[in-house]
Amino acid sequence: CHVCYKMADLKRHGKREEKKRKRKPEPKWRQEARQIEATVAQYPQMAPESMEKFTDIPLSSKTLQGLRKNGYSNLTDIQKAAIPSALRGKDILGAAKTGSGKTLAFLIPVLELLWRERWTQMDGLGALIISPTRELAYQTFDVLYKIGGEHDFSAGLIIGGKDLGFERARILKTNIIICTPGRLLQHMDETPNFECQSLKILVLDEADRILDLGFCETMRSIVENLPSERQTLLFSATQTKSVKDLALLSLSEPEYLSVHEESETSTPQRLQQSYVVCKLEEKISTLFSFIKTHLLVKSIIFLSSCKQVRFTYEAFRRLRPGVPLMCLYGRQNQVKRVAVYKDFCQKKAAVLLCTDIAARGLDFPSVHWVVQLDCPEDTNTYIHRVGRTARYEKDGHALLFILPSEMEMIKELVEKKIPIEEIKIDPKKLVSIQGKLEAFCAQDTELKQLAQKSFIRYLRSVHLQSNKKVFDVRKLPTSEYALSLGLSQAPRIRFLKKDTTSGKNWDKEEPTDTPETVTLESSKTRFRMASFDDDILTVKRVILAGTGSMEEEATPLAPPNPEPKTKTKSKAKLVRSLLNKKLKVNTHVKFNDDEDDGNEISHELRDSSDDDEQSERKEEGDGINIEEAKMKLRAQDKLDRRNERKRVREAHRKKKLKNKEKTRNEGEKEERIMTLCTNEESENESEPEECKRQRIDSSDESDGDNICDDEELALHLLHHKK
Ligand SMILES: Nc1ncnc2c1ncn2[C@@H]1O[C@H](COP(=O)(O)OP(=O)(O)OP(=O)(O)O)[C@@H](O)[C@H]1O
Repeated sequence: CHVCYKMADLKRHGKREEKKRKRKPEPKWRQEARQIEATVAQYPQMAPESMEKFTDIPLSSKTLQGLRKNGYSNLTDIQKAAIPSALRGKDILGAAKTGSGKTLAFLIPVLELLWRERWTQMDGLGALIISPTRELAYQTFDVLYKIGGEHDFSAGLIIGGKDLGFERARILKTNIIICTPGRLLQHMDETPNFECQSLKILVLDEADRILDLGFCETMRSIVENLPSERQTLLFSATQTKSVKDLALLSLSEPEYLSVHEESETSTPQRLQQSYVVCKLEEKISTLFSFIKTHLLVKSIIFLSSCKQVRFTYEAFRRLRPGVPLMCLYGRQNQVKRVAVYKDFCQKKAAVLLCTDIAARGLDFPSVHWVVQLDCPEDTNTYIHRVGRTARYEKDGHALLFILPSEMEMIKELVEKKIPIEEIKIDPKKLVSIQGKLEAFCAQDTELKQLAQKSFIRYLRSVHLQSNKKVFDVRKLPTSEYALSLGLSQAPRIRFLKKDTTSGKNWDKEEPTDTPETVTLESSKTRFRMASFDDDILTVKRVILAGTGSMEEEATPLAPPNPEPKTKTKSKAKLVRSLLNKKLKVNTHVKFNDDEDDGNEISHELRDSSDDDEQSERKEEGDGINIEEAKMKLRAQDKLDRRNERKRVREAHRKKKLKNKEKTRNEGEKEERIMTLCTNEESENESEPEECKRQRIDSSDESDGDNICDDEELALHLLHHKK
């Protein structure tokens, strides 16, 4: 029948269609849509307790492939806790110890979210990851590049120090931006068409740092440009819970995931931590001794300021410790910063001197030692610094140098569940580098200036610390510290003089700290001189303060008749004295890095005599000759004293001449008054007022004293008129 015919027709048609389908593969987009659907359907069943591997989490095959390729298979605690919640779209405050894998804990949800949304280049910015430092942003970008390689998203690194135009051209096509706050805001302000309204997820790595005072205002402006409908993830080893900090992010019912809160310690289990009580003036030599005895390992040394890092690096470089030395600090130029970062990553044994820019997040492989030469500002900074070692199931050691006046910090560390033990340094292994630093400073003006700046910046950093229980700049032995850096005199510390909050004069309180009274004998430490050519420290001779065994060491370095400290020199006076010394003024001192040099110190200028240059060149070739450098230093002192005497004599002579001239002028003035008085009537009539004024004015040109004379004269005349 007609109906049966139709049914048979339909059947035939259906079979034909099925055959066709079997022959033609399903389009990619449809496969992906089915995969997304199936993956998302598993989200409600995720149970962190039963998860051990990445494959236990419903993730895209692209992400799993990226993880497998890079050797990631087992989940860490924070990954177990954070990834499922983040996949479900929750806002998260994630806290876990340093080196415990927080980076993957936020990168995986970022990739998965954009994958779920089937994000393409045309969709613009989908994810924003903010890091406090360029190095950390760079590192995160590197990890994203590795594990996200199978996805088709575009990612961009937006950090300072690069051409803004270069970034501008790419930023508009970028799906995932990894950036530092300042640079991002700059693009938000200056890049036309930079649009963030499509953003789906915001991540703050080292969130407590990004939300603290330093970045707070920048973050506020950034967040104003972001859509309020978004997911937000915050991670740090020292997470903030402060409602005030978090308010600006307007989180929606955030989950606080602190996986190590119950742990006995707040630092990694396999980290051995110790501290050594060390006098300020012994720090630099002790550090050098430490480096000399750890030549085959990788160490990171933290100092308070860029200037200290630069000085220590330059000084140690000249001492050739026998291990590659590197330095990393904020004011270094960007190319150099990246080069140092990469170089240190690759080295098996090296020493990296750095500021706190390297304290957070950086994952240098196989760091054996973290040394904190300067006390961290707080326990959180301590935790991040030591976290550069003992990362992800590795061992590590941390050593904190602490001044006797900073012992309160140890108490605070213990309260924060940080297991730390005191150790003593074997005095036999200590070597003094003070003599060598003095010699370097004597022959190298740039190094001397660096030492001065380093000295000032250290004191300033202590002065600015808010924890006054730990940091008290007044307790520091400044003169001894200056000597230990190779300086014969402690530079002037203006910011302390200006500090009137206490109402006390610090200089008066600490008379022993004035440079005039300091000699090398003031250092009571029994340091040893050692040959640095040997791998193991070999004691050659002992300097005992005050024994006279090395007389030249004990010679006072300060000039015998220094000017009183309170006497300030005017600029003109300074220039005059420089000219007297026949020094080259306005010498341009050039450093490698693009750093501001501050104004605290008047530049001491190099005597550019040929002899000096020759001997310097000779020393460069043969290594440093301490005796010769000291002789040079003494000769320079002598010359300075002679010039000073000459200057004083000259000043006396000028003063005498001036006095003589004054008495002569007074005589002349009397005469002039007499003349004016007698001609008073006639002059008043014949000469207009203007001319009279002119005559008085014209005398102004002669010199300053005459102004007074003329005033006197005018008064006299008025008096006479009456
Ligand atoms: N699941 C994992 N399996 C193996 N290695 C991992 C895993 N997760 C992370 N790692 C490795 O552990 C190291 C530390 O990871 P990461 O840098 O993410 O730590 P972090 O918690 O962010 O540390 P910090 O608090 O210092 O920033 C890295 O070298 C990383 O490759």
